[in-house]
Parts: sequence; structure tokens; C-alpha cells
Amino acid sequence: MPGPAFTESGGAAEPPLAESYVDLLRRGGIAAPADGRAAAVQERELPLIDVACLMAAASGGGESEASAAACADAMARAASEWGFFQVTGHGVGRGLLERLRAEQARLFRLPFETKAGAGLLNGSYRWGSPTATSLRHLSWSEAFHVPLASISGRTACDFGDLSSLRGVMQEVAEAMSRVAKAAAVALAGSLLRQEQGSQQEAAAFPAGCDETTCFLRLNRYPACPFGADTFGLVPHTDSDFLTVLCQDQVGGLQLMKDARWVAVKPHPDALIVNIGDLFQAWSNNRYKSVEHKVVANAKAERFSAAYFLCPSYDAPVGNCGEPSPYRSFTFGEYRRKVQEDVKTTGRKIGLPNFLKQHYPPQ
Ligand SMILES: O=C(O)CCC(=O)C(=O)O
Ligand SMILES: [Fe+2]
Repeated sequence: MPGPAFTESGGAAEPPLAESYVDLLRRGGIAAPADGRAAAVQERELPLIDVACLMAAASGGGESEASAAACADAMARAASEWGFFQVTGHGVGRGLLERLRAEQARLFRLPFETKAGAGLLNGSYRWGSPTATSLRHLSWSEAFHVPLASISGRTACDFGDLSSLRGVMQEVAEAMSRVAKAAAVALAGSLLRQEQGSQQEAAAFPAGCDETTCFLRLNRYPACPFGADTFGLVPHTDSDFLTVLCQDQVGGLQLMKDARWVAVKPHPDALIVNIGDLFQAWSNNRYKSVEHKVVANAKAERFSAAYFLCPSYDAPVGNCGEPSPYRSFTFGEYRRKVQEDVKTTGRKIGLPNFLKQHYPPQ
């Protein structure tokens, strides 16, 4: 039997974000989220690190240990000071990322009903913010959040007419996974070198990351005709170990640095790496899982793709050495708690829930 035909014709592609906006505006009564409206946001370049030597070492190349350690230490500095950095020499081909961009654009041009209702990519589609009760919670975007197991392997979903998308997603996931793992191993190694008496090995770190736990997320941020304060993606931290992000040149990503929002200047050849909550916990807060958001753009649509490196659901996340401020917990437990908090309080609490000395957040 032929696979499902996900055709581009017939039906509008845009999700009803404007309806959501107007509805929330009516309910909330104010025009814009009160988030940094007055503060001018500075645009900055993230620390830029050439990871070619690490990528060569990860594939058995003969780079010197000293240059790999220097690169790891530069990442470690950026991970503590920024929680974010950019990498070049990552080995994810420009041609591959251009193909991803083209396939991503084609995917999001499918009729809204097809994206939302046909079980496309395992029903992993999200648009807007289903739980939003005010404009501050609305994300002016749509996304597919796809478990790697749905892209390839025995439990893969039926891509129907989208087989070229599947091929590209598979290649991108493999290439980004190499970058994510090399960065995680290097960052762990850098900390363990400083830990007195640690017997832990960084080489197989973090344990249990595979296609059953990791995700590839394809994001699209349509141009937004409303206020410049509209979020493309609401402020959040990532609930994973580490994220590798590829964005186009439109810009809009902002992160918290020294209690201010900083706009990230896009770099044509770099991927962005950011620390997730679990790595912050593992590193005893030395590496920072920093709050970030996307601001909507009035004129241009924007695309990005993120690879989420996540460990086994059942094994303890662990730490680089005692004393740790966190009690022992698994990724499965963490995810369940995040989902529960979002459902009951409307927002993620995250790591503070797992502090040994638990202070309820304000
Ligand atoms: O699109 C971006 O630049 C950021 C995406 C992001 O933060 C996420 O998907 O978690
Ligand atoms: Fe994120």
C-alpha cells in the first residue's frame, strides 16, 4: 500500500495564531507581554569555538591532546559564563543544512489540517501555546518535536510523500548527535580534570543517550504582524543535557546574561550549543542552563532546528562529584515533574524541585 499523500495543495498552511492572539488579547485586556519592553536589548556575538580538533579526536583522528583540552576548557568557560556558545569546525555540512532548510520550508507549507491532524511525524506537531492563558504565554510559532526513533529504525513513522525529508532529518540527526556528544564529553572531561580524586570517565558520557531519548525539533516562526513584544517562543530553559541548534540569518534568539536579555547575532557557519537543566545538575551548577526565548519578527519568517541530547529515562543523572546540591533523580522523573508542574501551575519549575534543600520558588 502506498504511504499517505501529504500534498501541498488545498488548504491554508498558516496555523490560526492570529485568532489565538486576538482571543488572548481580549481575555487579558493588555496589548503586549510586559517583558523587557523598555530595556534596549544589546546584540552580541556568542563565544566562538572551533571544535574541529574535538571532532577529529571523536572519530579517532590524531589531534594533539593539548589542543583538544584547550578547546574543551574554552567550552567550559563559555558554559559557566554564558550557558551558550557557537561552534565552527563541527562537521555538519553547509549543503546538508541547506537541504534541511528547503525540506523544512516544504513541510511547513503543507495545509494546516494536514500538519495538525494527519498524524504526521507521529503527531509531533505543535502550534501556538495550547495552555496559554495570557499573551505572555503565547509562542508565535509552529514546530515538530520528533523522537529520533520516529525518524529511523524499526519504530519509524510513515513519511509517505516526505521521504526526502526523512533522509535529511536522519543525516542531520546523526551529524548533530556527533557534535552534541563530542561537546558533552569535552565539557564533562574539563570538569572532571578539576575534580580532585574523581574516578569517573567522561568518555561514555552521558550514559544512555540514544534514539529512544533524543529529539530533533523543527521550528518555524511566521512573520508576526502584532507588537514587537510578541514571543516567537516563550522564555524557557531546555529540559535536556545539551542542545545543538542551527538557525537561519533572520535572528530573534535572545538569552539571559547578567540579568539582561541579550540578542544573539547569527553566524553563517556556526551552530549554537547550549547547556540544558540536566547538565547544570550534573555539573553542580558550574555550567548554566540559561533562560532563552525567541522574539517574533514583523516581516520575515524564521526557521531553526534543534537537537536535544537526552540521557536514559531510568538511570540517575548523577553529578561530577559530591557534595551536590541536588538529590539523585532520573530524566524520567524530571520530565514527569516538569509536565505535572506545567499542568497544575501553568509553568515549569525545573531544577529547584530537586534541590536537597528545597526552597519553594516565589
Ligand atoms: O529557535 C531558536 O532559536 C530556539 C529554539 C529553542 O530554544 C528550542 O526549541 O528549545
Ligand atoms: Fe530552547
